[in-house]
Amino acid sequence: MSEARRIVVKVGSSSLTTASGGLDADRVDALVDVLAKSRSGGEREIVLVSSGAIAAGLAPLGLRRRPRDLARQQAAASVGQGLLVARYTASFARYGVRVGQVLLTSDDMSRRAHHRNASRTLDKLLAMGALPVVNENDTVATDEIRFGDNDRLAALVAHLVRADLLVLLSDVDGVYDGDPSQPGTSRIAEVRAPADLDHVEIGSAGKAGVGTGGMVTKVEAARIAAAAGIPVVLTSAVHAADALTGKDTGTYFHPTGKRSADRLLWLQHASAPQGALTLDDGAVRAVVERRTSLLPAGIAAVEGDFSAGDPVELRDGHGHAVARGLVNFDAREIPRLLGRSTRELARELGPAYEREVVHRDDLVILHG
Ligand SMILES: Nc1ncnc2c1ncn2[C@@H]1O[C@H](COP(=O)(O)OP(=O)(O)O)[C@@H](O)[C@H]1O
Ligand SMILES: N[C@@H](CCC(=O)OP(=O)(O)O)C(=O)O
Repeated sequence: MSEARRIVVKVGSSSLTTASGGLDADRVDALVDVLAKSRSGGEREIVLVSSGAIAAGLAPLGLRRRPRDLARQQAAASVGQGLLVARYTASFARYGVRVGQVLLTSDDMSRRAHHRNASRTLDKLLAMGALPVVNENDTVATDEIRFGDNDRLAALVAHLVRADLLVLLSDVDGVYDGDPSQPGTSRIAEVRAPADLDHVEIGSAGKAGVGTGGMVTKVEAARIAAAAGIPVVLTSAVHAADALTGKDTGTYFHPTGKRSADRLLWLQHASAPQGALTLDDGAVRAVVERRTSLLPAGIAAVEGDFSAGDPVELRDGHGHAVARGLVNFDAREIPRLLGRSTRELARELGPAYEREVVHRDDLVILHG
């Protein structure tokens, strides 16, 4: 993959921190050395998705370890993000490279306007020769919709910027066929299909204790990117140069799907539905086979306490999920719409009700 022109590199907290959990300037510099040299010829663009904000904010806030509650995690991220970006700014400046901070939430990955703005900003930063440093906007991400781990965020950023390669850097040099700290386990060199890992024990966060995602979210991120046609190399940060020059390192995930511009990849692979709508048989056929929008007349039941704009699951009469979509109404509004035509609703409740419950452009059909 040394010919990859646009690469997204994700680095986890465990590769940027000291044993006591704070930001390790030397490790940050070592990574920057590799990235700066990799793009020095000018024919390669790199987007860096970097964790480490929470880790960098621990010591300044007198926290001895990663807090469990969201509010203190967000406080640590708020303090740490500034330190993290300042470190990257100073480190890349050694090579005359400008960095741009880009903070994203899962909303930015699925709402049309947010998706378009994020894509445009990242493309413009790259066109102007800057190196975008992306992280989740922990301060505004709420528990339910938060990615929580930058692995899946990195996969969706790779899709957003139409990357040729996603490199996931951690403190382990690939996916092992068991816990890598145990003797007798070995590195899996390549994955051609998700089933290749069915027999593998994929654990959560490692010994560093500062990470969030663990191997589980890395493999999930690799699957998301591969399904979008983007190859993935998962290796340790010390092998970053090998990954960027196409040398054999880590675990290589072959693309499993075609490259797609589908904004809603997120909805299919990384959304947490906030409720469910049960469709009658006619609506299932219309939405799944004819790809129409979901109208109130086709809804038989509603579940959950969601708000307009949230992701919801669309189910058939047997409770099987057939699609996911961004709903246009709050849950509490829907019962009085059930089974009624939009024209009748508009007449009775006003023009605001003459619209789809889920628009076809905000729908992904779930296969299998
Ligand atoms: N099958 C596996 N192969 C490799 N690593 C694994 C596996 N199962 C669990 N892990 C653990 O996942 C850890 C990496 O995840 P994490 O701690 O979140 O790091 P990061 O901060 O880079 O995201 C490794 O240190 C390892 O201990
Ligand atoms: N936004 C958080 C992300 C935490 C995170 O994903 O950690 P990791 O599992 O080490 O990639 C931060 O910067 O700390």
